[in-house]
Amino acid sequence: MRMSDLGASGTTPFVEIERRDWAALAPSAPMQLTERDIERLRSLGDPLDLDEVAEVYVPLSRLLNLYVQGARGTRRAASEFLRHDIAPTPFVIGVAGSVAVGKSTIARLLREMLARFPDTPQVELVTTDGFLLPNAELERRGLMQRKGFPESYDRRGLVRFVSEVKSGASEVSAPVYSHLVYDIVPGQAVVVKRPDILIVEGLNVLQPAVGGRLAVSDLFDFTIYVDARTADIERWYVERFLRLQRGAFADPDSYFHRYADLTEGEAVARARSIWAEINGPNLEQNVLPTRGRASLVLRKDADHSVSTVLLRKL
Ligand SMILES: Nc1ncnc2c1ncn2[C@@H]1O[C@H](COP(=O)(O)OP(=O)(O)O)[C@@H](O)[C@H]1O
Ligand SMILES: CC(C)(COP(=O)(O)O)[C@@H](O)C(=O)NCCC(=O)O
Repeated sequence: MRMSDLGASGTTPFVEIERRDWAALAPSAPMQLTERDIERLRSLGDPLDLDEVAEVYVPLSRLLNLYVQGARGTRRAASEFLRHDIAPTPFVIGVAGSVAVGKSTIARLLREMLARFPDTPQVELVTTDGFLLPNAELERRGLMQRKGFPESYDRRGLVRFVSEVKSGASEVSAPVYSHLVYDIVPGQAVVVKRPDILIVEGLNVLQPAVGGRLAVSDLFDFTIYVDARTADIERWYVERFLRLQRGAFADPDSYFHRYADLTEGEAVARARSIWAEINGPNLEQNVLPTRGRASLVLRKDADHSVSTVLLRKL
């Protein structure tokens, strides 16, 4: 297999693995997912199929399982050294990347695949949008046009949540966000009960700490950055907006219901302007700069297929 360094040899912390070489890493793994599972897991407009799962995500889930086993081995060795049993805590995986890059499909798929390994049957998934400040608070702080920017989150709450999970707490809950109503759902929570693995998915999970405090990225055991060309991501965003406009926006409860009757041209213009004002600048200023902090980067082509995997050297 050919593995080349990124850039000038020796100057990057990643090894770059082309799709063909990556796909060959798990040729004989039994494929337990069916077409129907994939339909259930993929987000609106995501073309994920069985081939993509077999060639990209089967090897990825096997690699992640090795890292989980590695962490358990380290814990056992440290326990022997200390002559004191260190209690196991969930292995925490962060999944980062732009709005509309397809993080949620990947996170849901990994959850399903990792739970099929006999040593990690309990896998939970939490998305960081639950830690967005409620709209009323965003309005008070003048941040309604900054949704998804680091300052639009209850960052302390998110760090507290992951810290508690990583401390081995038996039950930790997180708030829930609704894309439909575009706000936090009062009174609703997801409860995480000491799983084998916790996946935390969100735009900003790789952000470094501010002012010497702890960041959620300090608590991850492994992180994945989902990467693609900005022009492709913007197109995916606009295409998804059009699909939503024909579907979810028709619901009177949808925050975007007022866009339900736009012509296609008007809807494209609206989506482009939301991209230009919010999601594009956030990608450029906050999300993309964190890519180099990931343990692994999945680089997607214009059709969402992964073309290259970058894995941090050990
Ligand atoms: N306005 C909306 N109404 C309903 N669902 C939405 C809306 N915007 C995004 N979604 C859904 O929310 C999920 C997360 O989207 P997003 O944060 O853009 O991340 P990604 O595309 O990387 O998964 C996706 O499944 C998407 O289809
Ligand atoms: C909810 C989001 C901030 C994503 O949050 P995440 O789960 O990545 O923390 C984003 O999908 C969003 O709604 N952005 C605001 C601009 C827009 O409507 O596209």
